[in-house]
Amino acid sequence: MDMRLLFLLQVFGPEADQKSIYKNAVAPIVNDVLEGYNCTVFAFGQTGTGKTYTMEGEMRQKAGQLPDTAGVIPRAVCHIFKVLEAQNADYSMKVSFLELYNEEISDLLAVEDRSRFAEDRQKKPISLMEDGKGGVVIRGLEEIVVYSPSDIYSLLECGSARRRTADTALNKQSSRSHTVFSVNINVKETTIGNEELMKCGRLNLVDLAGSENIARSGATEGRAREAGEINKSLLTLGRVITALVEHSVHVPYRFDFCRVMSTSLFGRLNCMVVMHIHMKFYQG
Ligand SMILES: Nc1ncnc2c1ncn2[C@@H]1O[C@H](COP(=O)(O)OP(=O)(O)OP(=O)(O)O)[C@@H](O)[C@H]1O
Repeated sequence: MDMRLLFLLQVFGPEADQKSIYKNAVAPIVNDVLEGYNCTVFAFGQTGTGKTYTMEGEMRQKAGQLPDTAGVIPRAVCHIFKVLEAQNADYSMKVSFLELYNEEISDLLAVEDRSRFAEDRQKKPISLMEDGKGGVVIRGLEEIVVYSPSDIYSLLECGSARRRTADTALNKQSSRSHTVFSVNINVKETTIGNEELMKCGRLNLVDLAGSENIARSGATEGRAREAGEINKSLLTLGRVITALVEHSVHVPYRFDFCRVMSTSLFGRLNCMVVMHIHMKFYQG
């Protein structure tokens, strides 16, 4: 794996708004994606600290402008289209959106079952297959071609609405699954010698479920088991990242969760940003 290891610690205080977090922590890696690199941004932290708010925030444009509360994903999408349009680039773009819940993967953008009532519809399950080269591929994940930021915002809103959430003691709308929203960008370029070159970049935006102190959250039975699974998967992900960074011989890909991460996030990864959201600073 060719991963650039650049350790850069940035700390944002309670006054930091969505714009400054995007500009300082994420915009530079979006520029790398536009140059053909594969980059991943994780939002990691305790339940209720603002991961989904930081990643998604508000998405709807008002008078062609993103609202101040727009998070990393809408800002990245807007940034990507702005740069490509300004360069008059010959490009194509595809997005996918997957959810990992209790070791089960589903596609948040594909609905196979066309039942009349939304609550009866099933998410399309997808599976992991060995690729014969020691890696795994995600089989059945839809990649949807998009032509404008609003195409992406609509898909994102639809997909987010289908994510598993629950009302817990620590967050009224707590995400109970991990999600990976990916944007694949192909840009065709012609070199001075008239050779055609394709720059293929990929941006993975990961909103992890929150770690949870079960005693504090008051979760019982199914909800407590679910919180236990979330904590276990986050612990394993931390170990996997440490093993990859330290080039360990053994990488503990124990769960499907980490195998998905390894294929879609770490495979050919060039840059990774982990946003660790520590504390609930905002009012309310
Ligand atoms: N910086 C902020 N300013 C204002 N409100 C915020 C901010 N961050 C989070 N919130 C609000 O706090 C609540 C919890 O945030 P959010 O759902 O993003 O947390 P989370 O870390 O994703 O939690 P979980 O892990 O349980 O899903 C939401 O109502 C969200 O709108």
